[in-house]
Amino acid sequence: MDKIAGTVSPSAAGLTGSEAAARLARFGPNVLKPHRRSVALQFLARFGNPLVIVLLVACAISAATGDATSAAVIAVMVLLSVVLDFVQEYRAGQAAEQLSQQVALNVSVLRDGARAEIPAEQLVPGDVVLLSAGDLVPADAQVLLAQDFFVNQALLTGEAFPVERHAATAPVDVDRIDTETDGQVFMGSNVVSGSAQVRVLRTAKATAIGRIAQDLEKRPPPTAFEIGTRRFGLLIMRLTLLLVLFTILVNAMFHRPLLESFLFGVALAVGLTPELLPMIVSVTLSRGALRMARRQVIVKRLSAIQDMGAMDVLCTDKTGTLTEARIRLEQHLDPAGNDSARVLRLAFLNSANESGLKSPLDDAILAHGEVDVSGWRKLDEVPFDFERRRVSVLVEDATQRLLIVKGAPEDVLRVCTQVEDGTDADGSPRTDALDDRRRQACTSLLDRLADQGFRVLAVAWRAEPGDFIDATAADETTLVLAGFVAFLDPPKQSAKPALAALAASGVAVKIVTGDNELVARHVCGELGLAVTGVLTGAQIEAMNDDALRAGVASVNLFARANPQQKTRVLLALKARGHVVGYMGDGINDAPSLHAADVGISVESGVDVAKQAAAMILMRSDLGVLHDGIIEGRRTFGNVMKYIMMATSSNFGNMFSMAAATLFLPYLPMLPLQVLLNNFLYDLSETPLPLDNVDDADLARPRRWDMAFIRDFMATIGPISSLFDFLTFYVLLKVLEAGEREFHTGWFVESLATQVLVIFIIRTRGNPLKSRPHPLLVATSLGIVALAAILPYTPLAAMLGLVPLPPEFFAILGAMVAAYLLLVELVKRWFFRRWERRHPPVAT
Ligand SMILES: Nc1ncnc2c1ncn2[C@@H]1O[C@H](COP(=O)(O)OP(=O)(O)OP(=O)(O)O)[C@@H](O)[C@H]1O
Ligand SMILES: [Mg+2]
Repeated sequence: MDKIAGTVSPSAAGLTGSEAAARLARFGPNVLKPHRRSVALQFLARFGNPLVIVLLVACAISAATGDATSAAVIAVMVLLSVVLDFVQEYRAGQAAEQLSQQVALNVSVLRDGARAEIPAEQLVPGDVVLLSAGDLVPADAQVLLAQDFFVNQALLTGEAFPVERHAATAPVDVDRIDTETDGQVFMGSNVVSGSAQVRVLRTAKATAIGRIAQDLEKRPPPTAFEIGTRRFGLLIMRLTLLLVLFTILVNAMFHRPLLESFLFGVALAVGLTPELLPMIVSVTLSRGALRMARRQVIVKRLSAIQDMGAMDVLCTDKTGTLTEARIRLEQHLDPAGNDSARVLRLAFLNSANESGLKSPLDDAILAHGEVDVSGWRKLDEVPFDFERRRVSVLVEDATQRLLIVKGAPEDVLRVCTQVEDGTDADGSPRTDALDDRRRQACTSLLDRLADQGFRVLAVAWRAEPGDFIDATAADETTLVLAGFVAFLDPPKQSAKPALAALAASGVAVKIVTGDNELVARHVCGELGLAVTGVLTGAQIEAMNDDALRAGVASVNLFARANPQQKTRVLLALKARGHVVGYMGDGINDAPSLHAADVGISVESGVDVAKQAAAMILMRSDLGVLHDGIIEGRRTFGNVMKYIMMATSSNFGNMFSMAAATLFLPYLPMLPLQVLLNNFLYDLSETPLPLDNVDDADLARPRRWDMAFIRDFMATIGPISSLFDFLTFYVLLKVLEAGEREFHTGWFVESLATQVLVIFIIRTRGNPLKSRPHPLLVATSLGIVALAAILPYTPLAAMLGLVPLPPEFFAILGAMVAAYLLLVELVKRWFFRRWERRHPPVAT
């Protein structure tokens, strides 16, 4: 889509580069987001984490009570894990930041007397900015020159209809903000039509929107995934609290040393907390974003990747997303269906003179070829909007002044009362009343054209008196229908296979278009998409939200939908429990892009659409959509592995630990050992974001499911505990272990089972057939080996570990093998039962 920029010739000189740099230093960058903290501060902020604080308190208490070893070990562990976590997350953040820079908003400004494209972030007060239809207003500014310049200020005023803004006539008071006054435009609005030259008054936080909102990019409602992680966190927190209170109570009852019991409780809490979760999430997401960038998909909002994996319905508009948007004008017909050069000339006059965002239809008319419009002059226009679906221009030549209206046939015919019927000898049109018979004839002509796949616009006009100068939408009445222009808009090469791939992956595609039903049906036919039901904008309008929610399920084609209706369809689908994506490129798609779980736009889309979208396709190949979905499911899969580990094996271990305090005469493990155990376990899991995900897990939409996590926890967790108790028995009765042997034995066993079970849990299928990432294998085996040799190293004394008899290792090996086997068997049973009870729903 071309923007007509520069229609307003530069008059004001812009700033010089050096002046702009000086002002940038003084006013700061033009962003609403609070500026990122320095690296050092970001690092220090980690120590504000409650878990870290608890550990530091434990460290301080140990030190104060003379237990220097414990204090030192805790301190080292805290530091190591904070550093590890920080480095990974920081790198992930940097990578994501760099990617989103690629789609940062650019603006045209005058600098050093010439036109330049600069990032909107670098705008400073005093800059002269050139605006045209489709642009976002990048800062608060005074209008210097304007030509049919209409802006939508809905974000600021809630007013949905565009308002016209003229050049300011009086000097503007920089400190007074009034969005109602003419002569000014405000950050966060967008240009609907026309063009203007404006001078920046205020940037960043000083703007009207900056004062009311901390963040212009309205924080989208939390995604299903975010809600899921939050609920998961709460579940774990409750369990932790219960378990810790229980152990402290038991220890108090048995009159055990208070300090040690407290430290033990702390260690348990630390062991239970899935502290790696934020790191695992951000690293998987940023890796996903990088992989998608390689396929030319830029992710602006990282969490959208997960939504993409969970998405089961994709709504999309038609032109430019499913079709090439390289539209050709094929026919220009009078109302009787005969070829007419006059219709083409009128359409051309309208397209050439309208200053809104050029639609591909206008481009096609202008590209059609030689039309002589010399001698015509534009006087005014009524810009296009998606409610009227018409655009009018007021033009004149030496003999006449005409309001030429072009738009969707239904919407133009409605305001016509007459129809052209041939021409007189002098070439002027004869007109006749548009009676029922003639209307009927027009409708059947239109149906015939639509059936053949033609998109059609109607062209009409009205003669105006010589003093008529100010046209408004109210003047679009009693028009004379001149005829129709018909276009072909072939579907994208990549669209058909892409839609098939989406369907095969469990994503239903629905078309939500502003275009006519018959034309949309034709495109569906060409794309191999069977239409299962249709709703038109008028029908949607007549339904309340409940009716719409019931109605959208079987419908996959929504025609003649305006922007609000598009959004209502989307919200109705969301209300049915679907995770809904929306793909579109126009101003009319922006609200839906914002309301969707994943908004997807394309490089060629308008700024407003790109701003509202969470993801941008840099290449017009729809195949990458499917890649993105798979990427989303992969990140989800790896995060889920961590969660399943945390809730089953890890939780089982901590549970046995608490239970053991009931019958052991001493603590089951020293607090220090519990902490070390947990730290080593965490280390073994750090490569999880790299892990491969089974194809079976990539085949369906994946979404957060608390019931699944709870059931999985309740099934696998107890097996871990069962084996822990078996270990206790073997240690105490078979090996007749003392306190230190018991600690050591259990330290090694619990770490081995807890770490190695990842190879079972990471796949729903046979672990031998699903290949883990080599690094995950290395860390897991390495950590288990380390745990086994720790008791023989010089560190052993410090950690309270003692060498174990060789029989222990024989028994340990057998127990670990039996444990893994049992978990595998129970896992298979669990998934068989789960899938029987929760069959994948058809979309
Ligand atoms: N420049 C224009 N001049 C006249 N009429 C227009 C123009 N642009 C759009 N229309 C009319 O408005 C209707 C809706 O616009 P548009 O096709 O852009 O909506 P959409 O929802 O984005 O549809 P699509 O799925 O085709 O992208 C068009 O079908 C056409 O009839
Ligand atoms: Mg469109």
